[in-house]
Amino acid sequence: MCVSLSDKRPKRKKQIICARQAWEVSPLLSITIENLTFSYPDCSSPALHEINLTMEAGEFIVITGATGAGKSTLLRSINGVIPHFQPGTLQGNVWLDGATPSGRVPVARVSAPQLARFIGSVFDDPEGQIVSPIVEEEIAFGLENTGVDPAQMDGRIAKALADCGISHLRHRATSSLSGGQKQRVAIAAALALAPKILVLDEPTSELDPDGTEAVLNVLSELNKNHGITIIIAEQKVTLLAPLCDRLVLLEKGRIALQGPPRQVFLHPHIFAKLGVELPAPARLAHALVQEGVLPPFDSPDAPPIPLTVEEAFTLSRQLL
Ligand SMILES: Nc1ncnc2c1ncn2[C@@H]1O[C@H](COP(=O)(O)OP(=O)(O)OP(=O)(O)O)[C@@H](O)[C@H]1O
Repeated sequence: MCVSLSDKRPKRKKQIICARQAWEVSPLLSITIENLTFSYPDCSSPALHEINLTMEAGEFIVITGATGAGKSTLLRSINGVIPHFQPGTLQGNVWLDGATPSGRVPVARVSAPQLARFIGSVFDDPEGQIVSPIVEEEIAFGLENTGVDPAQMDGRIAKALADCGISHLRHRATSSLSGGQKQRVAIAAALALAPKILVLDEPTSELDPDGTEAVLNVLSELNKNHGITIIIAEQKVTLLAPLCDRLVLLEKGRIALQGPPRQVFLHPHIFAKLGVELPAPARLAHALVQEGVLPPFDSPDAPPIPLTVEEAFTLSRQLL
């Protein structure tokens, strides 16, 4: 049973905030992860170990690391899958700062439907997350489940589809869509709930280059023009590096390195040690330093590390 925070009954050990409760969530909703350790049942070592991380409102953050590093587990701790649906041993807290008028609340104390209203989730498999035969029904599904006023639904569906650049797909059968279109429908479905934060687990892993580009463009737009915080788990960061504010590199459930991409890419040996691919433009720049063509990156006259092929090209031309 759900218990509201204002409930006057004797205090329970854990109070869960209901979807019915009227909340004014701050547009500046941020996340503070404090000493988070999580172990799946019957696992000898934790999947996440003493994670401390702050994610500011409006940031675009990429969580990366080798397979099994804990990327998905970290996202599940943010969107409430842990602890609401995934059993295990959880220590520490994921705080939502600005989630209530009185301040912060831990994810574990917010009900899953309430969380879905301000943290949207998109997964890697566009097939697996779409449940409705028609696109607009898919978008309406989440609105109905979270008790959105039916009078608002039409407008919310239209806006979410427009924001994802897929208004023309509104009446299409979901089974007839390409992978990239399905993934944008999944993003629109999350977006219709007007989330402050979008959490995406390898959202382009099943997509071809065109679908990948379309999805990344949508995410960049949502972040820049609508101020939505984007948190993506992704093993390959080449395409995301130019879009994101911060990369968080995980190693066996711990944070190995974090910072703006140009700073993180100053440490190629850490990428090599963890088996995470350094993007080609950054690899080229390090090769040029090794060959003595460029000054070392810690010298005052060193150029910034290129993030894109275009930046690498410009840097190479300057050397000719
Ligand atoms: N449901 C589960 N039950 C038990 N162990 C799990 C479960 N899910 C993940 N793990 C384990 O937790 C650790 C972290 O897994 P997680 O899926 O978070 O890593 P990841 O970085 O997302 O990996 P990938 O890139 O392969 O998706 C791994 O050792 C994994 O085997």
